[in-house]
Amino acid sequence: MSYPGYGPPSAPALEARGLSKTFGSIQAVRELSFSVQRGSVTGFLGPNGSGKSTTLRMMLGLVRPTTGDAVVNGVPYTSLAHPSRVVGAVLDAQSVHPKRTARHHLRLFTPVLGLPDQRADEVLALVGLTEAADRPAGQFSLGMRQRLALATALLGDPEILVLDEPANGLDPEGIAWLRDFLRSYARSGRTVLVSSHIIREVEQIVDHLVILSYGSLVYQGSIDQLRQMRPGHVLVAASDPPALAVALAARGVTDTRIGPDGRLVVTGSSEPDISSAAADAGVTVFGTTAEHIDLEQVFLSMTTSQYVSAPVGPNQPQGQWGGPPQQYGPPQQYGPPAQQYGPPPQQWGPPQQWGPPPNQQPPTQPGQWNGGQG
Ligand SMILES: Nc1ncnc2c1ncn2[C@@H]1O[C@H](COP(=O)(O)OP(=O)(O)OP(=O)(O)O)[C@@H](O)[C@H]1O
Repeated sequence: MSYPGYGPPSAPALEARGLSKTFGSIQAVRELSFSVQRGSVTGFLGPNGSGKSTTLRMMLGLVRPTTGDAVVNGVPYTSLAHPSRVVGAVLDAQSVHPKRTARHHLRLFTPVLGLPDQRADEVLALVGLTEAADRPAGQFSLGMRQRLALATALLGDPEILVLDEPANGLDPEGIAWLRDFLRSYARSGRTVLVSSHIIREVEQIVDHLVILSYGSLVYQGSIDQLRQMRPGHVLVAASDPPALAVALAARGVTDTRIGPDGRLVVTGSSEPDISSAAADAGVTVFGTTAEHIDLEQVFLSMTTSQYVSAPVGPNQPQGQWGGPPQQYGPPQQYGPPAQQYGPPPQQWGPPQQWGPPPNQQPPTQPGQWNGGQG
């Protein structure tokens, strides 16, 4: 596939290079470097307030970085000859006039993008909203508004999709639809960056992850690498668990312990290998249960939530029970930024501006775990 005018084809689809953003005393994003490989569906994850939206806005030229820069296909966004054909973005699925029909809403954009009006109907069909084309968006459910926002991003048939919390408000059927849609989009060689604060929401959708905590990168790499970093266990009901542990150790599997129910908990081995070791040692295996790693737990252990509520209880002065009293509760930067109020006219569809890229920093290596700093 060639990308005439879009920079070298070997370049990542999207790249953040030492991005930082400070709002007054709030450091929303800190020295953030990561890349999104072409053809991937990459999850951009972090708790509320960890800096995801700010980063996406910086990548799309809607917020000027304090330091660092971001590139699309190796070049600044402003250098793209046809930006709407390169990047389609949904940064706020709610920014639709409630009285406008879905078709009318989309037809506001088609002339701006130099597209025929019928493109509006094509993208409505792509997201399954044909039946709702003439209904006012104000009557739409949250999930339907998400689909309409996605339709808007698809207008220019872009090679890169950037979606901020697209699964928000979707029911399980909607999430399954989104998963199939985005995965087939990526199979055609295109690229998807999708943010979420809930790893379970995107676990089945993404193949790569970039995880933020307090504006800093804590992980980037494949979802499989992340699973392997915290392998699951196999619980083994055996006639002689200690003997089985010795047999496994002889095969190099040393991470074993007897669980509270007497079963042997084995980490780093497969059920067939355990059965084979047991057979060689003359130990009878009554049953095995594989316990797969819960990515939600891994995600929570890597990240620190910025918005935590104080414990609630009748007539309890703060600090006498529950969590730690002083530092508990929202940090100083809590509260919606002023910029989020009022109409967000240009937050989705093709970005309109791009800040200058002053600094460059090498990207963090794939699969890197930054130890939860930040
Ligand atoms: N325009 C702004 N002015 C001041 N502070 C801002 C502004 N935009 C974002 N912030 C602050 O920057 C921090 C990161 O916010 P951001 O919206 O990027 O996080 P997020 O990870 O997208 O959160 P969420 O999942 O809740 O959408 C927050 O503390 C937020 O209050």
